[in-house]
Amino acid sequence: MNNYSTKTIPRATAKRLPLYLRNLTILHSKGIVRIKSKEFSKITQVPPATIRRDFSYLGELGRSGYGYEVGFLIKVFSELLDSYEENRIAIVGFGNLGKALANNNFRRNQNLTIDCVFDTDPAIVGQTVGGFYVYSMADFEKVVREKNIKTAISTVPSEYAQEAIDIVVHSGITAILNFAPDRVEVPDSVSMRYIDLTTELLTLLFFDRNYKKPSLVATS
Ligand SMILES: NC(=O)c1ccc[n+]([C@@H]2O[C@H](COP(=O)([O-])OP(=O)(O)OC[C@H]3O[C@@H](n4cnc5c(N)ncnc54)[C@H](O)[C@@H]3O)[C@@H](O)[C@H]2O)c1
Repeated sequence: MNNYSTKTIPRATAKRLPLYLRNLTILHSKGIVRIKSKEFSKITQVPPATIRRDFSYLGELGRSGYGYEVGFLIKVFSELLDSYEENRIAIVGFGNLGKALANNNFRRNQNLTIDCVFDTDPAIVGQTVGGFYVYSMADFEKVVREKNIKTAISTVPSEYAQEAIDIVVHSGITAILNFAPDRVEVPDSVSMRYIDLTTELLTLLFFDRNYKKPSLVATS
C-alpha cells in the first residue's frame, strides 16, 4: 500500500492521475528519466501550474527547476491507482462496443483484464464470440461472485441499462463504467462513471473554437 492518502487528494487531481501515469509510462519506455512540468504540460495538455499543484498533493515528488523523476512518479502513481493490483473486469452487453473493448482488452495496462462477457441476446449467449464465451445475464451473479470480480463495464443501450445495472449492483460489483449516456440509479456504495464520446467531442470543439493557444495557430 502507498504512503499517500487518496482522501487528501482533490477529485480533480485524482481524475488526472491516469492521464499522468499513461504519459509517464510512455516517456519511461522512451528512456526519459526526468521531466519538467513545462515539458510534461506539452504532452498532457494540462497547464504546468496545475501539474505542479497536483504533484504537490503527493508530497516531495521533485524539485523546482530540476524536474521530476519519471520512474519514481510511475511508482507513486501506480500505487495510488492500485495499478500494480490485478483488476479483472466483466463486460455487460456484448454488441459493437463491448466487442471492440474486449478486443482491445486494455493491452497497454497488463493489470486490467476483461475476464468475462455477458449479454441477453439468445443468438450469442452460450457461444464463443471474438474469443470470449458469452454468458447469460441470468448467470451474472454466480459467475462474478465465483471469479470475485468487482468491476464492470456496461455497454447496454440506455433503454435497458437500468435493469442490467441492477443485476450488476446486486452481484457485489462496486465500480461501473457506463457507456450509455442516460443516468441510472445506483446505491452510494457503488462508484459509477459515464463515458460519453459526444460530450467529449463537443467539449474539444468548444475549446478549439474559443481557447486556441496563439502559438499553436498556423501563421501562413
Ligand atoms: N459512450 C460512447 O462514447 C459510446 C460510443 C458508442 C456507443 N455508445 C452507446 O453504447 C451502447 C451500446 O452501443 P453498441 O453499438 O455496442 O450497441 P449494440 O446494439 O451493438 O450492443 C448492445 C448489446 O447490449 C445487449 N443488451 C441489451 N440489453 C441487455 C441487458 N439487459 N443486459 C445485457 N446485455 C444487454 C444487446 O443484446 C447487445 O448485444 C449504446 O447505448 C450506444 O449509445 C456509447
